[in-house]
Amino acid sequence: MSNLKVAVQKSGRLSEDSLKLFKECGIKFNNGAKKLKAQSSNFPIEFLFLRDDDIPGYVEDGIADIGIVGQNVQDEYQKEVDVVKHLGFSKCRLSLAVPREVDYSGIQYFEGKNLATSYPTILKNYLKDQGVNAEVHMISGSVEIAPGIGLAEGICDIVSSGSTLLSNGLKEVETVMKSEAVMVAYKQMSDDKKALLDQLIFRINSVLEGKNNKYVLLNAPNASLDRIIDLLPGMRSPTVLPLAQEGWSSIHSVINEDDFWGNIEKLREAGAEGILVVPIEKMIQ
Ligand SMILES: Nc1ncnc2c1ncn2[C@@H]1O[C@H](COP(=O)(O)OP(=O)(O)OP(=O)(O)O)[C@@H](O)[C@H]1O
Ligand SMILES: O=P(O)(O)OC[C@H]1O[C@H](OP(=O)(O)OP(=O)(O)O)[C@H](O)[C@@H]1O
Ligand SMILES: [Mg+2]
Repeated sequence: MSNLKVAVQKSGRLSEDSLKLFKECGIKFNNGAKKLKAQSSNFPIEFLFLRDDDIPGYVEDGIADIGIVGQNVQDEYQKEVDVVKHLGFSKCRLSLAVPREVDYSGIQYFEGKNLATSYPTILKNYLKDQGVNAEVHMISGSVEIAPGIGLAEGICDIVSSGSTLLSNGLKEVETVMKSEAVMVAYKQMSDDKKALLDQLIFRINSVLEGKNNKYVLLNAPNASLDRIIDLLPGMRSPTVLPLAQEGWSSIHSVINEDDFWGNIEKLREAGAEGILVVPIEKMIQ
């Protein structure tokens, strides 16, 4: 029987959320300390715990059937794999930064300058598109130290909160790309494995859809029902149940979280009260 081999980062920024996603999909496994392989007990999946930089290559060669990496790592190594799902976690950007005191006037500032990065391919392509000639030096970590030790005049590295740049006396000046975790897949997967991947993606979609939506319960006078139903159309239509108090109903529906905040004032104006918003664990349309 087929067993889907999944490459996930051993330890780092992607590890926890990658494993959490499989657990939320109902896939059980025991990743004891220092174990570099783990078999699920209830789904034909085997986990391989690897350095994230190696994952696209393993998936290109079919050593792993699928893997989870940052879009930035996939774009840097440009391996022949299919990006099958954007996963919505490990959101960050790859940015150019310079010492805080630099009077930055625009991308031409970098003409003829030295830049340090762990993402030389992405950076060189970006500079070429911008028509800038600069010297790109590859360093594999602690990139933010480079300007302070005279190694480079600017850097291109991952930024999320910006606190690492701030602590190292740097400021972000250009966004080169936005990134999030993606699932990549081997291009020549067997039909059996493709069927397993489809099952897995179905589960992932139901988990991600659940996270993006909320279950809303509220009370409203019957005279407001039509307006409130318009504001909360739900999956097919909302559930409307009579309250014990004459002339009032309870309305249950599902709404995208952003739409909920956008509509909250309108719901209250329409007479809604006692509004409860409840998380959804899985959602299948
Ligand atoms: N501060 C951050 N916030 C959000 N996502 C991040 C952050 N830093 C990195 N990432 C994302 O997580 C991925 C892994 O980052 P991490 O720092 O764990 O990599 P690493 O040090 O290269 O790990 P490894 O030891 O596996 O090679 C990055 O490629 C990026 O997509
Ligand atoms: O904008 P911030 O929120 O400060 O995040 C950015 C930092 O996060 C990552 O490093 P990480 O902390 O994962 O350590 P690493 O250098 O060991 O990969 C990245 O390489 C940046 O240095
Ligand atoms: Mg790495």
